[in-house]
Amino acid sequence: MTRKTSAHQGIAEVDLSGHTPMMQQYLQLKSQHPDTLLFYRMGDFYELFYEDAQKAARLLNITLTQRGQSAGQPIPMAGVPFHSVETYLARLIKLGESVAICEQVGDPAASKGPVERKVVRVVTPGTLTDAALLQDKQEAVLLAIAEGRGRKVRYGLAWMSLTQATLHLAECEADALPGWLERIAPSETLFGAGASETLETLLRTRQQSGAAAGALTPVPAWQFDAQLGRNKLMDTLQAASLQAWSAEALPLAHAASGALLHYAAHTQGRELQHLQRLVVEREGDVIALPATSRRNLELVQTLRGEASPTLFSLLDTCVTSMGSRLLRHWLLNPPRDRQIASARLTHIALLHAHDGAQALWQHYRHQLQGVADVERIAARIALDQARPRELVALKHTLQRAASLAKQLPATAPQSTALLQDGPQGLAPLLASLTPPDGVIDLLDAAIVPEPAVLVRDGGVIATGFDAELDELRAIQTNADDFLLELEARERARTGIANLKVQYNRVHGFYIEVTQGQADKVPAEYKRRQTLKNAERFITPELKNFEDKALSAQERALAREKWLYQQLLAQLQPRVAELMQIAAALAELDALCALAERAETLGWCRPEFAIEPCIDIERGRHPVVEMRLAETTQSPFIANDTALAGKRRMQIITGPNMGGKSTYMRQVALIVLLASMGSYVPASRCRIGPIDAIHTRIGAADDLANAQSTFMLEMTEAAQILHSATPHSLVLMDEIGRGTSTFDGLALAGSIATYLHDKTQAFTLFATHYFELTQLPAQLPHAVNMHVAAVESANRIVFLHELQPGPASRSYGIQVAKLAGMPAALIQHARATLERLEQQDATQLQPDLFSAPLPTAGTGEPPAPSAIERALAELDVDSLSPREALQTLYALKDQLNAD
Ligand SMILES: Nc1ncnc2c1ncn2[C@@H]1O[C@H](COP(=O)(O)OP(=O)(O)OP(=O)(O)O)[C@@H](O)[C@H]1O
Repeated sequence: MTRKTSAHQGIAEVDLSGHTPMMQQYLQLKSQHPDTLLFYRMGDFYELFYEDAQKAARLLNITLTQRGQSAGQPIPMAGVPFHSVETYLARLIKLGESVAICEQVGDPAASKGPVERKVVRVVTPGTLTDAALLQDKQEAVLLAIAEGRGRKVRYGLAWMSLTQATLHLAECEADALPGWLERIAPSETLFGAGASETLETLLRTRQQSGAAAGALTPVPAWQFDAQLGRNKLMDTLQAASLQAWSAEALPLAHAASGALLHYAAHTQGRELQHLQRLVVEREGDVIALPATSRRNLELVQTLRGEASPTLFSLLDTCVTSMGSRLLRHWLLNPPRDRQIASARLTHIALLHAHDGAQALWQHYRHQLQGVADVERIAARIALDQARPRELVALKHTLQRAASLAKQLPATAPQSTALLQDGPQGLAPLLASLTPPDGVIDLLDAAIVPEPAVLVRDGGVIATGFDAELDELRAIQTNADDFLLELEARERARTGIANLKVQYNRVHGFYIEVTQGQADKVPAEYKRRQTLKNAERFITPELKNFEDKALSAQERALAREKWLYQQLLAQLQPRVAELMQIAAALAELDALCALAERAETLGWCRPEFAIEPCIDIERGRHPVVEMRLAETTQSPFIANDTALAGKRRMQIITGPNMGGKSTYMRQVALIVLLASMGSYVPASRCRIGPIDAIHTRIGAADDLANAQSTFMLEMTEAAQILHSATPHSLVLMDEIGRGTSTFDGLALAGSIATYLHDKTQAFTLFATHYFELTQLPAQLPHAVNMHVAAVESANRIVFLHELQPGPASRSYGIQVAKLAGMPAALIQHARATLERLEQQDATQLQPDLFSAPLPTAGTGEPPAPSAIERALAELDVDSLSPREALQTLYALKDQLNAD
């Protein structure tokens, strides 16, 4: 996945002597892209040579062949057909490879030697723009990391998706970098060749651990220059300073931007013209969702790595990919600023208004059905890569947007008021859907309704758009009449009734006569080709016509290509406006999805409080609830949660399968949903400030990292203890399970005490250690809760209801029975349990955790030992060397005697 040098680091010296002219051309191009697979266009194939061929054959499972010899050596070769290149590209990109696409750009007829070729773009994992290579619902993000070299190491980050118009900047301390990497989840990361070992190790460890770290690409260190980066940003944004975006005084982020923009331009073969906005992100902007929390809460991926059922798969009923991508972003980047969430909640409330027949969200969603991915099309226009059919789709979508912009459907009177202009109303959002002037008309006039896939096939530009093109096309149309007329004339003249005038790509125009009639042809017929049953001829008149027709066709194609380029150039200044429409469409779609979910699933609007609290009435786990509804008839049991300043910790006990994990996760999901600005699965919900959601749940063996389950458990817990604050929500599920009972119990108790006394985070602490239910007696802000279960006739019934107080017993054996353990084994276990229970349960100290946590520098030091006292009293300076030695022997004897 990692390349040793950058693809554009420099041109390696190559020895071309003895090579054929074509291989000389290839080797020269390859020397400019030493670490990238070079797809060299030859006719209908992209060919790879030498090591590239061997690598591609291995990765793509394609045949490795040989192409003659060059410089006395056979040339290994492998190729892929041009029409299916995207499938192969997609596979290589997935494997973290990059590909340089080299096209024929010269005119074969006019070239002496090999046709001129050029690398037109480089496809890398972080710079994808092709619709076919990108995932609909996910961005490919390119990140550059600049490393500061001060006494305290700091990092500058710049990242963007090339299909968007926003570049994000941030600077952070070394210990915050992993958190940023998790949040950004780049598809490709650029770092300076010669970066510190710490940075390289961090990046490579993340990659090896399978954390969605993407490809790593070292680029030359000189590209990370703050001044260069700042100038590049100002050039790209056409601004005299970065003040407007509050992006001055960020030298490290500027340095990262420099490398990022350089690399992006290199891969696209042109500068990024569609970049319009800088967003400076700061650590405290969003609620921290560490990778463990994203995984444990199954936000966008299940624990098994599947896309569904997850919170996102439940939420995402968007009808456009733009909406889905935005919704995913909202979910993974919940703002700490409650105003953003409040504004979204107000929008959702407005979308619930009915206009009689249907809710507003239904009305808008109907209109959004089938709209194109304007964001990606606009980016591709800016990069000169938009295809004809994309432009037609853009036209239809702009027409739809124009009609949406004018629609404020008749609604209930009180809602109509809310729809009017105002920061919270829907009117500004709808107004921003107004298409840029003239773009629809231009597209309508320029492109036929159903154009060919590629411009070079012709049939793209509409009749009436360009007089010259119309004229060239007329020659071709008239040609058909001429050929029919010629055929009739020649049949009459020669008396050959089945004579045909025809055309093929290889031989051009010809007159075909069957073998039996061939001796009847006039003298001026010149033989062009002999087939088994027929002869093909050309006449001076037909040759003349052929020259005219073919040149008209070629000229028409060239003209269409040129006109298409002109059209893209005309659209390019409008890209900023198109991006804004894309953003408004995405927002409307995402809001409609949240409005729909809230209504369909019976969710309520959360409230935000200034004081610390998590107050939930009848909360539910949305994904488990959905699964229960689909698979069984049993309803989901709602539970309340009441956490506040003086009640910060719940110690949750109860049987396995009782619903502890479900309850804890549901609290986290409700907090997250509220913070992103969504309604929540509860009947009432009030939430104070939250800065992070930390989870320590389950323990899958991390074999890749060679960490034991217990080590991983402790590492994750330590991270939480270090980073959680009184505004964090912490979920601890059965901590301490991975070691012996006493070790585990001691650690679990100490962790709970630390979270209560020091961290003071809102903590949900599920455990099977009964001993821990004694903690609330000593920890004033902790309470016992348990999930209820009842046993009848040796059968256990889970009530899934959270009740105050500790669980009375554990029901482990009953659960094992439910799981289908052999009856004899269950009996044996029951007998063993009884025996254990009869043994002195008091062997465990009842007040195991009653001692306060020892704190560095405070608390009573233990009394000094006799030896320590003797040493303290000794006046070393007054001793002779002999006395010193004797004293030492005496102390040692005393120690042995003790
Ligand atoms: N509130 C609820 N209403 C209905 N069913 C529930 C509820 N909570 C949990 N369940 C059901 O019980 C199953 C087990 O729940 P969960 O995994 O939360 O139990 P647990 O107490 O954490 O178990 P363990 O201690 O073994 O981890 C869930 O998969 C779900 O089907």
